[in-house]
Amino acid sequence: MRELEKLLTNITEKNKEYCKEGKVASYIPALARQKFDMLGAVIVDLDNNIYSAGDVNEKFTLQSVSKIFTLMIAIMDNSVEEVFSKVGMEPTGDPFNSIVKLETMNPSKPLNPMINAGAIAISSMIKGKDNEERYNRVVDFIESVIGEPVTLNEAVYLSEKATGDRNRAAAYFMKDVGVIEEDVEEVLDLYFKHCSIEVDCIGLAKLGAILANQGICPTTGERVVPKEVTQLCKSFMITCGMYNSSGEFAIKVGIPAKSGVGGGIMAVVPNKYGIGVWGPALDAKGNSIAGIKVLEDLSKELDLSIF
Ligand SMILES: NC(=O)CC[C@H](N)C(=O)O
Repeated sequence: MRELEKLLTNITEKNKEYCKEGKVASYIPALARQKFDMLGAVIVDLDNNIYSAGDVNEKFTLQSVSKIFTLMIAIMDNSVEEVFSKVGMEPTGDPFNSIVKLETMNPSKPLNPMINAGAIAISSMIKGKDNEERYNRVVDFIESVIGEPVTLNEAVYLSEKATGDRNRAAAYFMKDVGVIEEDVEEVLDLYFKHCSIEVDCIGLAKLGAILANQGICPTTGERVVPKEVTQLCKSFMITCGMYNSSGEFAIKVGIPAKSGVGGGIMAVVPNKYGIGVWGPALDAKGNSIAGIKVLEDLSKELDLSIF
């Protein structure tokens, strides 16, 4: 077995026991049906070599990892200036779904595009003649990198749409203060949908690899996003990608990463690797409990911290 795959397998097997210490997300009822004791990890290097370990063929919803791709698209559709006239660039120290700082910010805007409120505002800036076209643009972007079709997890999408009242509250507030200019329910629908796109660990690692490769897709050799946009995304991943665990994660792992409550973490080692990890059992802050352990060990073993 190749050395890197052997290491990844050992690390994944060793950390699987941490799944027991976490819980699958249940505030989106359909996510509560996931099995908790699953763990997969994939590394893709810039020559498109794939190293896999554990449950790598299982599909899971992107959830908040999708916030990176919608941010990229919104910036490419508008401009950095326009996007950040509506959304801030600072970490919050609050949970991902918190709305507490929305009203107190002056001017009133969500603190960053990685928290739910910020990502909903970002969704409102994706261009398209209707929601179907906007959603398809997000899907096309992801498929062009992964190289195969992705599907919507309809049950998760409908479940969040039916229960996502805190996100709804944030969105209506943002409409009132002019951060969102579009129809609120349409914007939320797009947000719930892009959170419910399904990938596996291999797809997640390939998506990370475009960030590691400064915007060029290692599979096709094509530039999919400008270098500056990937730099901006990686900065957000380090400062806010793991929500109110971002500081600890930066210290212990030191790799830009974005988590989602589906259990996925997309990590990026600049100029080296895209990494996709999935373990649906989450810690109290909504990050994959065993997934973090895998990244911590990988970073130590391979000296991957960017700092
Ligand atoms: N942290 C997450 O993955 C949150 C995404 C989820 N769709 C929500 O809005 O709550």
